[in-house]
Amino acid sequence: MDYIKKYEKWISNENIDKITKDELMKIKDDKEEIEERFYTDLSFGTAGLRGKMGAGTNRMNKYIISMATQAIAEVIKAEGKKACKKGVVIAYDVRHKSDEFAKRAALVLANNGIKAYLFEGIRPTPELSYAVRRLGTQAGIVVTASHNPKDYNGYKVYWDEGSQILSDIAARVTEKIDEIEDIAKIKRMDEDEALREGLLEIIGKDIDDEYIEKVKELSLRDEIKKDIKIVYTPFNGTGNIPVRRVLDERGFNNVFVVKEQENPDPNFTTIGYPNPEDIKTFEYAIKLGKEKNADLLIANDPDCDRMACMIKDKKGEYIPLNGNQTGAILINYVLEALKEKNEIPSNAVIVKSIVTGDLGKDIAKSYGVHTVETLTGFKNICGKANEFEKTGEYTYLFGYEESIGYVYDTFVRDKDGVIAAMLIVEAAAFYMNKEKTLLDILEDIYNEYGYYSEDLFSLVLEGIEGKERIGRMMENYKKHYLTEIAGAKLTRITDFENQLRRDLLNESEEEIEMKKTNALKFEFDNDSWYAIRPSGTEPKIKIYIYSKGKNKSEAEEIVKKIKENVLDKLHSIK
Ligand SMILES: O=P(O)(O)OC[C@H]1O[C@H](O)[C@H](O)[C@@H](O)[C@@H]1O
Repeated sequence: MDYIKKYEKWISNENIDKITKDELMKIKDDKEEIEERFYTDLSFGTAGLRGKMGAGTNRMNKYIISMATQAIAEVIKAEGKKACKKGVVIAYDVRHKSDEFAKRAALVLANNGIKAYLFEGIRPTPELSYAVRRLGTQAGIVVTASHNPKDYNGYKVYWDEGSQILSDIAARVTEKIDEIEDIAKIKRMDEDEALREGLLEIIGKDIDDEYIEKVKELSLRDEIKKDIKIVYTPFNGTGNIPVRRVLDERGFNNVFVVKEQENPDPNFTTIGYPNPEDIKTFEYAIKLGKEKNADLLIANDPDCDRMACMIKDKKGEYIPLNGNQTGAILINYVLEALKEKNEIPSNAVIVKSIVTGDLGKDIAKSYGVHTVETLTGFKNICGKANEFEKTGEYTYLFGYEESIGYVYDTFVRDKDGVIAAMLIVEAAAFYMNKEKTLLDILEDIYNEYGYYSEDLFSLVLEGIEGKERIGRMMENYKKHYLTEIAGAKLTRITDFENQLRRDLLNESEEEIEMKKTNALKFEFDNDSWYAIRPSGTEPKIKIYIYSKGKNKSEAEEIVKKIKENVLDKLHSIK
């Protein structure tokens, strides 16, 4: 069915409400807008469903929420009565309509005879992951668009092990979605009835308390001076209460919160794009940091699964750490502390993605810890935790990605901005006692393992036009690429979509074991590499460039050269 037909079907559907129809009528002469909203259906990407809010099949709205939830209910019902009884736990963030969507999902489940546990208010995404395991539910849902701009919302789905669903369950859900005839006809149970029937239970404090205790138990060193000055911003999101509580209960009392970004604000008025990967979002934190002479600035994204930080240098300026650097510092800190206590399991493993840098891996190796790589997405990283728990092959210690996601231990099976914030504060305080900042520690790491440089950037290309152009860029790169850069030769090309790795030195080709994904990686004979992939959460093509040099300038020079070339080429592909 083409997009105009789909549009007309919504307009003429008697089950679609007037407000939605009025919104659609306003665009009746705007073919482009109709196409954007109806040319495709939202599908499960890197982290569930995500899209702009509005009427349409390619938009997040109440009908799409009902549709996805009904499909999940069908999959759970197919698992049997026990699964229905185990139920589904639902959390939501501060975005427009998140609470309404979350309640809607709960009542759709209740109508299917599936018990829904609904958090009483906003909660961090990682707490939901914990709640799935703690309550022993069959599944979990978080209504959030994580770090996307304010006009987005999303729907993350978790399965019984507490991690986000992988392609197997996503395919079953999609199959059930396709069987739904009219998404506007999906029924919900009345809220009072659901409460009376025990099919809706509101949860909160007990889970909060237990989650906070578990986070605090991850502390590696408590006998340290805790007078470090911290500026914290939750980006008007869900981190405000748990992060402050953990720090406070751990005895870190010099925590100053950015006032303008403390309370929920679905418009993220003083931040704009609430992604702490973007240094611009630290503007208010830096200002407060200077006022208070803080040692460390920390930010979480609105659903508090990401964490980024900036460190005060000797001149009093704040220097950002990227995800690879923070990951390396945390791995170094965790392994050093565990080693001292003789607590590194003999088969310990850290897990990172194919586009995460190699520094963490080198550090792990020096402690005898193995590294496993997965495709992008914390569902894949924590999927390994589930797998290793069953096979016993490894003991999962730490998972991380360059996109500022980290988790230590396995009681949370997603990236956790609360755990990450606590650990980075603890590490900074510990090294401060030794008169070192985290910047000094990073320098020590570089001196020991070699200087790593990197540049991660993306080109935003929105809408259908953007999606098609990204497709052309990827196709072009499969055929035409740099074979030499700054004297270094291309040695390997990995095409993750065709699951092939080509070795250019001995002209051989091998199949790779990972699942298919649209990504390309190019490796050179001087330890530098770059990768390109379309984002699965935002309308972007993402480029990751890494190099290792004898010193900072050598490493940076290689990255600069690759970047120039890649940018030139991408801009030339129209
Ligand atoms: O690069 P993308 O597909 O946009 O994904 C970027 C990130 O999105 C979410 O935060 C996922 O949980 C991460 O695992 C992923 O790295």
